Amino acid sequence: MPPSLQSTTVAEPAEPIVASPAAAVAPYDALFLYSFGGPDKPEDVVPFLRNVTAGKGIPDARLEEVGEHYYRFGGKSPINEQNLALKAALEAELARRGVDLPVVWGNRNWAPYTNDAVDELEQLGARRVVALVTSAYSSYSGCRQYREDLATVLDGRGQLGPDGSTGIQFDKIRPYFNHPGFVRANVDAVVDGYAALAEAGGDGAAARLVFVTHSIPDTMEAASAVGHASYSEQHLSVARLVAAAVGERLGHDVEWDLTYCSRSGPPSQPWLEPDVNDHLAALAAQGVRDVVISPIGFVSDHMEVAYDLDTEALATAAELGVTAVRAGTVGTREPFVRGLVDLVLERAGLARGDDVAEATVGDLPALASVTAPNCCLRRHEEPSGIPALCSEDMHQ
Ligand SMILES: CC1=C(CCC(=O)O)c2cc3nc(cc4[nH]c(cc5[nH]c(cc1n2)c(C)c5CCC(=O)O)c(CCC(=O)O)c4C)C(CCC(=O)O)=C3C
Ligand SMILES: [Fe+2]
Repeated sequence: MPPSLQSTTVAEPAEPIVASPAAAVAPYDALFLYSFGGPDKPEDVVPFLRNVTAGKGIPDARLEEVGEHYYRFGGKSPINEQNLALKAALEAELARRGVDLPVVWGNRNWAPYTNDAVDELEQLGARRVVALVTSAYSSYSGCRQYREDLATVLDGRGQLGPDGSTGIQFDKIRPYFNHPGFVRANVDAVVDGYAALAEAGGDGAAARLVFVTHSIPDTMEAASAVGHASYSEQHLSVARLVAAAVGERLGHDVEWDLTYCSRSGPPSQPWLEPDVNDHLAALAAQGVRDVVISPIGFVSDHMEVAYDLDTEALATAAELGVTAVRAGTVGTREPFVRGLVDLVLERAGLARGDDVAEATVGDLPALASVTAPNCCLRRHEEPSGIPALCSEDMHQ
């Protein structure tokens, strides 16, 4: 892949002026921080993996292997604490802007579950809720699966009407990979990564910037491209922008590649490639000696980052004699958190029918927050039969 020649700068996200805090988030009564979940202790690991993989055909050998990743870290994923930190950061940013909006956290695969979050939202008396999913890019795993889970949970509570109406109405914030706050926070994290590389004795000017995201099956990639750029194209757009902005900050060209981690299906099933470890070997064979790894596909340093990158990919680099550092994820970096609150206000404006400018950076438009009916299926043209909220064919 050629080095990016794009010279677009990624500006500091603009600070919106909140004239009337209450009006700024109307019609919403609460913000639902909706995540993946992870085990808190060793006894949680197997039941968590069962929740994640129910009916997905992941080989037992892969499950045992992934279980080992968690046991190596004491049976505890860092993801839950990271979501609590993000929740606190969102609350602080909302408060700083004078916006009164409670934040409720829930997960698809572990406690507090989606159902627990809906209980809490009911206790708050919430009637209309804006959901923020902790995936920046759209695909089945990062978008539709959350919307299906929410519909299924509401159905299980007898709160999903035949016309798609729900007890509490949920709207979703659009996939935010191309929001200025997310991109800016990644640029900052990568610039810090280059500083860490220099401290480790690496040569930043010669270093390759290796972006990483979660691999998905080719079939899921194809299905992610209904009416908009695909999952991998979304990443390429962000990678190009981040590399160009980092190059400007560092004052030299930055060569980069997009790679993938954490594939899990049977070997016969094609998934997005190259795998980050294979790519490090290919780079070493070309004579690359220094690498900065940037996990642009993930929003926090959860287990896929802690194991697949910090444990496995960094060991691969060491074996190859490559000096490598792993740049941070956006986590609770200020531009990211501010950007998320901007997105909450943007979604509220859209819900009110205001004329809203949807901020983006790069060559892709803002994705819709209400998706086309068959957007992001698990497989192309194979409707699951499971209703998914926040879609044009549903009530909202
Ligand atoms: C695109 C994507 C993201 C990125 C977007 C985002 O960040 O949300 C993501 C995030 C995550 N994936 C996670 C964990 C797992 N994902 C699995 C399995 C799978 N992920 C897939 C895709 C994605 N996953 C897919 C296509 C599968 C195959 C099964 C299926 O078709 O659904 C499995 C099963 C075992 C295995 O196969 O590895 C586990 C344990 C955790 C929690 C980490 C922690 O505990 O800290 C997080 C945040
Ligand atoms: Fe995953």
